[in-house]
Amino acid sequence: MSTQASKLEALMDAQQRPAGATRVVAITSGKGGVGKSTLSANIAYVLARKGFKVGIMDADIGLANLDVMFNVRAEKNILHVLKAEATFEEIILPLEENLWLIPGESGDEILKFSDATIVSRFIDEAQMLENLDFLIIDTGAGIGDTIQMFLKAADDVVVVTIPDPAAITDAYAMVKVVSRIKNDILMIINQVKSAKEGLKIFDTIKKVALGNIGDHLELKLLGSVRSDPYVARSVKQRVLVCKELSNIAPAGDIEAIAKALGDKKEHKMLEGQKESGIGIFFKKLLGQF
Ligand SMILES: Nc1ncnc2c1ncn2[C@@H]1O[C@H](COP(=O)(O)OP(=O)(O)OP(=O)(O)O)[C@@H](O)[C@H]1O
Repeated sequence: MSTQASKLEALMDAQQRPAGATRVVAITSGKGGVGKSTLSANIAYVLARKGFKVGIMDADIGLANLDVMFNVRAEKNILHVLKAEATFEEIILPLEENLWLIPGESGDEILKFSDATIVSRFIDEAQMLENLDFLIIDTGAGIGDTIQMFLKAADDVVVVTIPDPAAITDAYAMVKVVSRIKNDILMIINQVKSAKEGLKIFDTIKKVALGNIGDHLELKLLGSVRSDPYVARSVKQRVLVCKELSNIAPAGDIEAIAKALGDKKEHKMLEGQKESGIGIFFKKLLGQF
């Protein structure tokens, strides 16, 4: 059996879980270039290393695509599955133990497919993904309609920003838009000098948000990630910071963020709360729910 096939079996043969066990986490930002893809890839890697089954999907076809970041070549993507030109089994790329890349497309292209028959066949196809514990989605930046569809369909929305004033303004605008569709929003402040700086920036955003948006909003800091030139170098060299440079400060910060996400999922399970799961996620995304 080929390695690709055996690694996919590891996903499909996972104890048949009830539908709805997958937590879908959308990682987004108001402004581009703040580290969304870097954080998505590393958080997914750490969760997988902790033993969760993790899928990572790119809905942001920018410069640093996830396939480039993971140094794999995606021949076909989710659009081919929507067009019935490929199956999920054919497009999914095993990356590491417990970690699979689901090559995406620009969100606009994906959302063109809302026909009920197509969606229903696609959801059947997506069945094998129900065995994932997490689906991490790297969305595009900005408050466009397509990105909002992804955020609405996800269980968790994480807004990433950096200390730059323009990025903070855009992150706030993003939080305001997301607050119309979600009461809970998580934030990561990336490229900070210290955790203290991250907390200060978050407090400023939170104060303005609570004053202008209202108390229904639960805005929480998922964590801050310190800046380190090795992170940018690692992206160029196509290595994951949390795998190859685990002793640098940002790697530790990302570990803490992944742990918080893992703990959150386990708490929800203990409380008996179901995630929405892959089927419902795609139905919501494609306008069928
Ligand atoms: N903590 C950090 N310290 C230093 N550099 C970082 C850090 N996080 C990200 N970077 C660098 O910032 C740049 C932008 O990161 P990335 O491509 O992940 O951003 P993005 O938000 O996904 O961008 P886009 O909107 O273009 O998709 C990259 O060169 C990356 O290596």
